[in-house]
Amino acid sequence: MHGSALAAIRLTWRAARAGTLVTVAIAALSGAAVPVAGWLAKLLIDEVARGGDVDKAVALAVVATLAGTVAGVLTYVGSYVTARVQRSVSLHVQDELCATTNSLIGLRYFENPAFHDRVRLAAQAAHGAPGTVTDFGLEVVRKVFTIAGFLGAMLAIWPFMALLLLIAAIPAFVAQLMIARRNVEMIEAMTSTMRRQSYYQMLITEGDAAKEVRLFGLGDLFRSRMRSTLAETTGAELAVRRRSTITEAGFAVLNAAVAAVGTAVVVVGAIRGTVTLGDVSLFIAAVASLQGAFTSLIMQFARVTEALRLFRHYVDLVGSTSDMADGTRPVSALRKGIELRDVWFRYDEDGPWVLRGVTCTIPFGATVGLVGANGAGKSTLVKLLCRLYDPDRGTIHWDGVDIRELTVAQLRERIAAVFQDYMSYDLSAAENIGIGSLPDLDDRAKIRSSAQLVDIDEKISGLANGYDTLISRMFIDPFGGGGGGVNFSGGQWQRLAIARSLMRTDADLLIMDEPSAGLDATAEHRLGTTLRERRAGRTSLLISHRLNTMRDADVIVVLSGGRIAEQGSHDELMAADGEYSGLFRLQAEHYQDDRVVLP
Ligand SMILES: Nc1ncnc2c1ncn2[C@@H]1O[C@H](COP(=O)(O)OP(=O)(O)OP(=O)(O)O)[C@@H](O)[C@H]1O
Repeated sequence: MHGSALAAIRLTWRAARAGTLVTVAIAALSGAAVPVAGWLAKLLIDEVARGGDVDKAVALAVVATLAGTVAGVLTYVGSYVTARVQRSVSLHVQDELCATTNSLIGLRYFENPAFHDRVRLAAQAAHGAPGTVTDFGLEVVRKVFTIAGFLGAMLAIWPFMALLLLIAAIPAFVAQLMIARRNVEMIEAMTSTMRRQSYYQMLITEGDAAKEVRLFGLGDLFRSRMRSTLAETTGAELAVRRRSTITEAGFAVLNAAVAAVGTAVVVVGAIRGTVTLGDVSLFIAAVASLQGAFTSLIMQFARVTEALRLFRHYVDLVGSTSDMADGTRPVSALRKGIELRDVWFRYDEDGPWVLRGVTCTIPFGATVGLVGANGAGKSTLVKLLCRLYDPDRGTIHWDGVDIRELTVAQLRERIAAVFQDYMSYDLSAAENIGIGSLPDLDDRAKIRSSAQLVDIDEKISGLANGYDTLISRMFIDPFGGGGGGVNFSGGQWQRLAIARSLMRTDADLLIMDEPSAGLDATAEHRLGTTLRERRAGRTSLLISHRLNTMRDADVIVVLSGGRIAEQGSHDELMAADGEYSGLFRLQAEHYQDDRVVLP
């Protein structure tokens, strides 16, 4: 808890030093202004009651008004400065969360629901906690001045009242801490449900699912699920809120009873002439202010404990070690090849093995084709080569060095890949291609030449704003005169993805996972030629279910159930009459037609 509090304070300090200092100063001044106004009011009433000096009474009235005005103005200025500090903290937190997520080397965390719950809790807590802790700190500063200012008056008029107020505050303190604990438990328990609610909402409101939602009539189904998850979280929130309202109302009654006792005692004293009228006014103001100060401090303290319990998720997340250890050895250009030695892999500790002892070589300068049925483990192998996961057993070697020893960023710089589930970015055409090689993001000539290789240059050049056109209907195109951008067809998006990978002209390893799945026959043919040229002198791994694209691979590896079933050249595998030859013949059969005369 102390650690979390310090972390929250440090975070606020790092995010907004000057703002924090100004807020503390304003809090001290506005805290002091309240008792000053109370004392001035007492002096004024006593002056009037004893029929004293008019000038003095007027001066007191003016100063009391001024003190009230200053306190009022400080409240507004204080809330503006506090808002500024909170914005800075939010920015800082958002940035730090993104940096933490970016620093994860692999994909394991992204597939863990508990990680996503924690990210959500961390984001929520980190936005609130620093503000809550600083608010509490400021409230303490303010209230210390208020309490100090009024306590003297109370002790002078009826000291027992101070004890009474303290005793009345103890049960409120305990109850608020219990409410805070329950609230944290509720938030932690509801995070998963809240994420599901956001998911259903996204399915309904965002474009990706809109087609299927309409075709299959899923709108009402998702809407009712959204409503039931929302009802669940709202119900849990309201249950906690109900308890806290009942508790707070109970303590308000207790406070009123204590104040009534105190007022009665002092009023009797005034009637008997043991205290002045000014003392009565000061006493009443002191009781109200001290009760207000205690209640506010207790509530804020409870909010702080609540916020800090949740803030633990942020501290743990930001301070957590990465999912995989980065290597330290620099990566030099590939010279011999890549070797997989008895690689075993599964996604979950208790899940089925996806790769079961894969041993094979991707020789330098060769093109290796990887084929196999759905779920055979082809894409998994690609992810292991890019070190998005590490093998559970066995090793992968880059020119004889275990890739876990290599600096992962350098390793990835040497790989150009098109994943089977490539991304379609809501960015401009130029950016969609250029981000394949960030240093060349502004190199329009290089971007165009990548686009030309996959025959998409003409299409992009013909768009209203050429390469600057936004390829998205989600956002307003900054160059589009207030309208949205354009959308591409599936095959056109795939061409963009291939062009993106081709930006890495210096890559040693070219990986293409189903690069032509969405391409028309002409484009597939031309892509085959382009890739052949690009592959010359380079090492490549090609995955495709269209076996005709594999014919000119130097080696074809057939994966089956996570094991290598067979490997060899096309001719060797056809002669072996095994799984590959069976699949090849099956596909070839569908292309045979007596009317097609082969040259
Ligand atoms: N992120 C994941 N978490 C858990 N299991 C996964 C994950 N990705 C893939 N799998 C499982 O691993 C197995 C191999 O999947 P992989 O994507 O490597 O197959 P593939 O050979 O590329 O198939 P396809 O030809 O359909 O693309 C499948 O049974 C799949 O269910």
